[in-house]
Amino acid sequence: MAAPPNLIAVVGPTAVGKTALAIALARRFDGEIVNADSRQVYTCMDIGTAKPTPAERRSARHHLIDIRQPHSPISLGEYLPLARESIEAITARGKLPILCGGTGQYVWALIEGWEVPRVPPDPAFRARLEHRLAAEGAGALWQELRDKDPDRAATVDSQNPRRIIRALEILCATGNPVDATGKSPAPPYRCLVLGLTADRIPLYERIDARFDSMMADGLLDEARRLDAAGYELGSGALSGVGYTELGQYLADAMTLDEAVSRSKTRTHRLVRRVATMEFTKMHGAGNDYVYVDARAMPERDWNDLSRAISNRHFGVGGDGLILVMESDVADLKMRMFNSDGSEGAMCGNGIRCFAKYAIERGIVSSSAQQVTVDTLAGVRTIVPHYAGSTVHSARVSMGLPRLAPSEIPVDLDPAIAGQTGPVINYAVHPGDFRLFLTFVSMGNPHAVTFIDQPVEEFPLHNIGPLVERHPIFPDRVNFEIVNIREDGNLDARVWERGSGETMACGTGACAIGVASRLLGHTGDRVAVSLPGGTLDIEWDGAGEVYLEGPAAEVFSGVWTE
Ligand SMILES: N[C@H](CCC[C@H](N)C(=O)O)C(=O)O
Repeated sequence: MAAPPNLIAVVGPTAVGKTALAIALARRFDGEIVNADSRQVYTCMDIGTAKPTPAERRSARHHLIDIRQPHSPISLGEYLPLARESIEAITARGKLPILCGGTGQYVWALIEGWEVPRVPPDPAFRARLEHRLAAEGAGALWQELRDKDPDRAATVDSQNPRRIIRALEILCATGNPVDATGKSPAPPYRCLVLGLTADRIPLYERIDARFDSMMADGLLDEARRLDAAGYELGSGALSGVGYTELGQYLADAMTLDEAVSRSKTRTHRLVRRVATMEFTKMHGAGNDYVYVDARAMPERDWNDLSRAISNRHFGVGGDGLILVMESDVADLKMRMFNSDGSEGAMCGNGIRCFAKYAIERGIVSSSAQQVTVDTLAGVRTIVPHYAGSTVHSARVSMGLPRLAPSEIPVDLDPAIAGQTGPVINYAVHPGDFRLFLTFVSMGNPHAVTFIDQPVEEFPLHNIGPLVERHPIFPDRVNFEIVNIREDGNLDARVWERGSGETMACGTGACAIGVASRLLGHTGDRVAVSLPGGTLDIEWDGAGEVYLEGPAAEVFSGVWTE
C-alpha cells in the first residue's frame, strides 16, 4: 500500500506570520499552498481577511482562495473534498502541499481525516420521519435502521431520534451505510504541523499595527462596497472581525474610532481563546455552566474537561460544561456535559445562555431575532429578548415531549412497557420511600413526583441519588419534586442526572409542566418556582413545549490546565 502523501500544516493565531512562513517553505521546497482560512475562500473580502496579496500569490501558487461569493457560505463538508483534491493534485505534480490558515476545524478535519457526510439535510424527508417518530416512537425508527444497516445501528443510541433520523437520511440518500461523521482509521497524510506562537503583548501589537494598515489600505471602502452590494455586515461569512464593527459604524451604531478599537480588542480575545482556552461563566436561574467556544479547537476529552472545570473547589465551578461548535444543519451546535462528565442531550437553561453568548460575541448576528441550535435532542429555536444590545432572557421551542416508556427510556413491567402513551403516578420504592412518578423525556429523561410537604422539607439529597440510579432507568434519570401552591403555580426542586441538586433545570421545568397538565393540576401555562428563579412553561397538551426564562453572564477567564 503506497505511503500516504506528505503534507506540511502551518498553524497559529492570527497575525503571527503564517502566510510569510508558508510562502518561504513553498519557495524553498517547491511547494504550493492550500488555504485553510474559512474567510479567505470568499471573493470581495480581501483586505479584511488579510488575504495574500497579488504579489504574494505570484511568489507561490495558492489554492482555495476566492472560490465562493460571500452570500454562498461554504460548509466543512464542502471544504474538505476541495482541499483533498488540491493536495492530491499538488502531490501528483511532484510538489509539496502546504496547508496554511487559522481555521482550526479545517486544519484538524483534514489532518485527522474526518468524513463529513456529503448528504445535505433533506427537510421533506426529516418532516416525514419526525411525523413517524411522534406516531411510532424512536424505537420503531431505530428498528428500521437496524434492519437496513445493522453496523450503523449498533453505533447509534436507540433513544437519540436525531442521530437515528440522520443515519436513515444518509442511508436513503446514498443507498449505502456510511458513518455520519467520523475519522478515517488511518491518518490520510504524513503530516508535519508547524505551530507558530508569539508572546501575547508583541502579538497584540502586531494585530493592532496590521489592522491600522488594513484601514490605510481601504478596509472601510471594502466594507462599504459589501454593504452596498446587499451583504449583511456582521452575519454569515461577514461576521468576522472588522466587517462586523465597521458595519455597526456604517449603521451609525458607533463611531469609527470605536469600531477600530473593538475590532482590535475582539482579535485579542480571539488570540487568547485559541492560544489558551478562554471560558465564560453563565447561568439561567442559577443553573450555571462554563461556556467554551470550541469551533477552532481539535477534538479532546470533553468529559474529563467538564469534570475538572465544573469542580467548585479545584476548577471554575458549575453544573457542567457547554461547548459552542459549528453546525451544518443549524446556526450553531451545542454540546452539554454534566459536572460528572456525562453528556446530556439538551439543556433548557443552558441553551438560553448559549444564544446570549453567540449573539453578544457576534458569532451570529448581533441583532438576531432567532437562533437555531443543533443538539443531541434535535434542532432547537431560541427567540432572544433584548435590552439594547444585551440579551437578558429568551423563549425556547423545546420540542415535543416524549411520553412512551421506550422513549424516556424507562424499563417497566411488560404490561405497560409497550404502551405509547404517558405513564403517570407509577409507584417506585427507592430505599424505604414510596414515590409516584410521571415520566417525560425532553430529549433527556425526567421523573416527576408531586408531594404534599413544602419542597424545602423533602430529603432530596437522600432520595435523589436513589431515583437517579434506580434500575428501571437504563440511562439514569433527572428527578423533580413538585408542590402545588395555593395560587396554582408550582414550587419545585431538581436532582439532576450527573450534577446532583441544581438551582434550576430548564428541561426539568418543562417535564414538570407537562406532567402537571397530564395530571390535571395545571393548564397550558404554568410558572415553575425553583430555588434559583422562576421558569415559565407553556404546553397545549399536543404540540411543542415552550420555556421562557433569564440568561445571565457572570465572568470570563482563561483556563490554564
Ligand atoms: N440543567 C439542564 C438539564 C441538564 C440535564 C442533564 N442533567 C442530563 O440530562 O443529563 C436544563 O436546564 O435543562
